Amino acid sequence: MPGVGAGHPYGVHNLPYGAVSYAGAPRLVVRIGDQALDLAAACARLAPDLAPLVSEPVLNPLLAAPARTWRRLRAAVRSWLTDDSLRPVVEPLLRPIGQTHLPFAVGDYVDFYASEHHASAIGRIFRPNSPPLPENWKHLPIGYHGRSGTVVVSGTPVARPHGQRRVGDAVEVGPSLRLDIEAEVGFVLGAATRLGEPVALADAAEHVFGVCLVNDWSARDLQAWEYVPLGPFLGKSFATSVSPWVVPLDALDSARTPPPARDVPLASYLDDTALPPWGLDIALEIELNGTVVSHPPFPAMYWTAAQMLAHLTVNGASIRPGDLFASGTVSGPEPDQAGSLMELSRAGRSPIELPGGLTRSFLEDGDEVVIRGRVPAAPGRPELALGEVTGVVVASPPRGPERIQT
Ligand SMILES: O=C(O)/C=C/C(=O)CC(=O)CC(=O)O
Ligand SMILES: [Ca+2]
Ligand SMILES: [Mg+2]
Repeated sequence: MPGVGAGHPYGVHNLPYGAVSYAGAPRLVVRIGDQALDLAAACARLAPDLAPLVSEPVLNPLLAAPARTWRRLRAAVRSWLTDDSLRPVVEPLLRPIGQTHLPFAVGDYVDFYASEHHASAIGRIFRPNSPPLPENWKHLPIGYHGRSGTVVVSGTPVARPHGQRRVGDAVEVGPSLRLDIEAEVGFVLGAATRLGEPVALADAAEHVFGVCLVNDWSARDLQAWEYVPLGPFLGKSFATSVSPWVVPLDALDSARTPPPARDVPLASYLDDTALPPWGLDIALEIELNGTVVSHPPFPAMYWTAAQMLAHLTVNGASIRPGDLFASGTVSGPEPDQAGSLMELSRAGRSPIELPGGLTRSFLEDGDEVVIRGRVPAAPGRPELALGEVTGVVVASPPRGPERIQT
């Protein structure tokens, strides 16, 4: 395509899916460079049998199809964009990228906890008198079911949540005073399974359609008080932001990399030693009010997406097209590689320094967070962009605070 060279991070090696609108209703598109190809219009002309899968403004009908259909559509789009003889047909279907929308109706949403660095750092903060990692951590990828209805697309303002927190010997109700972020990678699922049918590790690629970026906004004061013993609840369910582009899993083939060495023998349903690697060479970046404050490395994640999916379904739980699971906070071993402000500010003990003498431990109203992701260029591999997930914190309507003495 004109202006989109082979090295462009949104070149034909990428081709992420999204939903965009101009004046009217959203439409499903594939991004090429800084333009969007209208999928329904392109399929109507060039692959009519695929048109019903892309005629809605969400990916769910396509996600319901088997993975071989996803691959067929991707190969077709790629050929349309590279075959010079099709230019007169394809070029009129390209438009600038308009307003982006959530490109899939989210089914069930699960958040994992797959970074050893994050889990041990936050374990030390929340449970200073216990070992940093729980004893089950290296035997299974820990996760919890989140609230799919509050998954929002990048750019949606995030209202500061209200809730209960423990303050000394009292319980207070009011706006969160410790609003945080979690930089994560999300996996969008398709090709439904039936109840009682686990997804084997080796079949994970038949169900993982693609990848997006996730910001799991987290109210640490609410979380610390409520999470015992059932895990995160209202401290995380008020909003979860996702990037607008779903990058097909196949686009990440060249980003595959072995995960870290495993420290304990794994149950056979999680043992990936004989399988192609599922680690992904994705580099994240967290920007707070215009300053980059962290570089979380996804290859450092202990558990892979395939292991998370195998675990998610080992009990026979079925998956539906549009289900989403997130990796958990991506944190590396270095202080400037943490995926949350809680870690970066050491729970408020060493605030993050921003230009102009400003500091932040947790988010204030008006703060903007941008999480970016990319597969860096490597020999024989052009850079691949995953885009960004952004959000601005807005004040919640005045209420409280209320104090209850215990
Ligand atoms: O250690 C805990 O009690 C909870 C940690 C989290 O914040 C849970 C979470 O969202 C998982 C993650 O993002 O890694
Ligand atoms: Ca999380
Ligand atoms: Mg959340």
